[in-house]
Amino acid sequence: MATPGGMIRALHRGTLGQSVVMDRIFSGIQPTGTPHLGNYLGAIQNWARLQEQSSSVLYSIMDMHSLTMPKEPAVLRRNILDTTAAILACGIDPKKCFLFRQSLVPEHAELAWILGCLTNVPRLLRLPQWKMKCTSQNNEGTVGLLTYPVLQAADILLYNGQLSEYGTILACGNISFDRLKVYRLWSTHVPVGEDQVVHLELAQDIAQHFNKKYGEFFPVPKAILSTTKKIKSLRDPAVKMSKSDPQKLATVSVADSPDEIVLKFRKAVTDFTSEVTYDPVSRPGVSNLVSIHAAITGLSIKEVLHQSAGLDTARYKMVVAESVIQKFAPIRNEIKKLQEDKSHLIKVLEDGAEKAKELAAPIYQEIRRLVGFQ
Ligand SMILES: Nc1ncnc2c1ncn2[C@@H]1O[C@H](COP(=O)(O)OC(=O)[C@@H](N)Cc2c[nH]c3ccccc23)[C@@H](O)[C@H]1O
Repeated sequence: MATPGGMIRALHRGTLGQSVVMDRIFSGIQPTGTPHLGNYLGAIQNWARLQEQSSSVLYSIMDMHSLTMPKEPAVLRRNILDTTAAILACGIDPKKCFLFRQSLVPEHAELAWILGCLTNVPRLLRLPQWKMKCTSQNNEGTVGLLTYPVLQAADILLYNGQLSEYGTILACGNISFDRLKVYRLWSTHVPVGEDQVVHLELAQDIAQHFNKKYGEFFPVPKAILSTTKKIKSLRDPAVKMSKSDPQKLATVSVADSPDEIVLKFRKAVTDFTSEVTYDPVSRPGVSNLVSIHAAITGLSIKEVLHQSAGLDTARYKMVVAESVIQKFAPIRNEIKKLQEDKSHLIKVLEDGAEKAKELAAPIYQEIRRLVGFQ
């Protein structure tokens, strides 16, 4: 059922009474410059699909998160625009979603403070992200690095909540008709890769903790995972593909040239068996290539294996490289074009932020009231 505010999924009886449940999609990416193949297959490809299916969709360039790792201001500024150009070039359409820069909506930081006061430090100290990145900063991780997942919970929960009246319905009792208040409930679904699932679990726990303390308000947000939820490094299939990998051949960027893509796949670590099979546990390297091939071409693993029967891994690497080159060629050209029009990129992010603020404002007002600020 379509409404001006979104798509009604169901009528739901909660503690407040009858609610109209509307699904919303929210996700984000750190502005590290140009996204890589893991970002693309684990998240962005899903974002593009979801913007076609859902009527309330928000994607954010997470610039505040980016500050948790030291960065020059000029680099951050450039990365925000490069990431935006890449996201648009990958098919994210500001007419179908709100694409915005996180720091332009200050309610993210304000809500993070409130949620931080509900989160205990040992829970944050146990998160893998803290352990890993703190080690890389000589065990001198900052408060921002530690509380980053709380900010992520705020990002998600700011667009997720039970609002006051949506309207009334006529309900039929045993002997009479009654007018019942109906509430509007935004339920957020978050398309992410596997590495973000622990952060989503924290957001779920914080939502439940808030509801216990202040009354039922946040529906529990849910993750949406793609089939390629974890693309591995091309140099070490035991770890995920990551922008910060010091091995330059480990990560394929959506803006890489055909030559760079061929080189990276040619050097991809596999094993001593030349046949192409799919067995992620005992043959992680070649299985990673098969996953990439299937996700890029839209074929199933079975179809991909059928097509590559008889090829040895060296030749198969070039087949996969070619499929990635084909997919990324138009994206690469579009990135270059978009990067030339900085004012357009800035405007997209500002317009998106205005619209995101409108959605966040009533939810944040209600949160302020619930915690006693009003
Ligand atoms: N190798 C990989 N294989 C599969 N998927 C991968 C791979 N590497 C990255 N991803 C996914 O890409 C998205 C953006 O990654 P970030 O590291 O910027 O993603 C991050 O650093 C987040 N903390 C940004 C964020 C901040 N607030 C949010 C609220 C909702 C969702 C996301 C966010 C993510 O979906 C990530 O899972």
